Amino acid sequence: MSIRRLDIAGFRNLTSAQLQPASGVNLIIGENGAGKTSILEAISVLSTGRSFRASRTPAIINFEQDAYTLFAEVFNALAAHQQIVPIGISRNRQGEQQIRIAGQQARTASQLAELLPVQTINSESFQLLEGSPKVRRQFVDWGVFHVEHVFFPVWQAGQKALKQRNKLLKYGKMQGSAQHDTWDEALAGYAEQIDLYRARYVEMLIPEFKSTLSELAFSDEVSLSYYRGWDRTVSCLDALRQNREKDLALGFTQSGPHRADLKIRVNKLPAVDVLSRGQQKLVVCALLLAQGRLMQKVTGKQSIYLVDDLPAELDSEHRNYLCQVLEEMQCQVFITSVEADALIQSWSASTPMTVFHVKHGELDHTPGPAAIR
Ligand SMILES: Nc1ncnc2c1ncn2[C@@H]1O[C@H](COP(=O)(O)OP(=O)(O)OP(=O)(O)O)[C@@H](O)[C@H]1O
Repeated sequence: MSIRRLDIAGFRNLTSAQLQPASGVNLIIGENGAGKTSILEAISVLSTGRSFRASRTPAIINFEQDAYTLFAEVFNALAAHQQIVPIGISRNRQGEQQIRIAGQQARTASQLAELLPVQTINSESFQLLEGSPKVRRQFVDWGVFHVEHVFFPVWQAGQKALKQRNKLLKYGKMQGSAQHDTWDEALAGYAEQIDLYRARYVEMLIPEFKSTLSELAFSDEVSLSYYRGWDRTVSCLDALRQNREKDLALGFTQSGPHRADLKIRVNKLPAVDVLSRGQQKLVVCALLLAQGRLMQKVTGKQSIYLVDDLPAELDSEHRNYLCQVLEEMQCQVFITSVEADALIQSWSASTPMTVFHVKHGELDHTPGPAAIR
């Protein structure tokens, strides 16, 4: 998958910007506050329907405008027909949203995600190590979503069952053990399936992660282990039954796939407590790159990588290793930086590259965007 054309309107300080990105590396260069991250953010919104840095739409819509509109032509090398798929998303200040894929109205952002898998490496990515289990569950689920097509409907049904069970618990509406049994069985049925997909995925991810980490010249042993969200010696149904009184007292479900986690450890300790900031960045990069590699192996689909401020926390040697891994994956990459020179040297001459200069929300078209190689 790669973006052949990107139009951004009314998004942050980008009132109107058009890009024709290279299939390989796209460097987005500009001073602080120029609009570099906003370009990455726009691509991320096109992929997920959500921003990676704002929870509220008004923050994203240009202050002077009523709506933002994002449009892209996505090249899908795997499609037998219609290899270029136009996609678009717009949202106004009233919160009304429109998503279009290949000329048709789409109902959910998950349809965008399937077509445009995007991984973001930025300061938020550290949350994979220092954030709550929810962040790591989302990370695992992103991977499972892209390699197991049947996962998403099961996950959605599991979420719905959990929500309803919690609602009954919270408002004291669980009427007797027969109703409790019904909800336990419903949730446990989905839970076992979700667990199976996640466990199988993490098993495939571990070797990919280890080899990526060593390619990034990271020598310490980092272990990944999957915790499914309830005691591994019992079924989910038994765990729900065992916790029934506690759940009733607390008003929410304590065990289940919504408590799953991916434990990331060094010397049996949480990696975040042991590693330096630069080492943490390498581990986070290895996780995100490993996911892209695994998806490529299993489905043939390539992820697009958004890297905000690549030089941050990485010395030049490790930066070069990261670029080498991305180069070998032959995927499309968008990288922001305040200056271009050091970054250009990190890629081999054969990699297709375009440099975009951004200034006050405007893309410099003199001479760029130009393929400099
Ligand atoms: N809704 C909005 N409308 C207009 N401008 C906005 C809006 N939201 C943010 N901005 C401005 O857009 C600019 C672009 O921010 P962005 O984060 O993309 O810059 P950047 O080039 O990545 O900077 P840095 O190098 O400092 O990270 C900032 O000056 C910010 O104040």
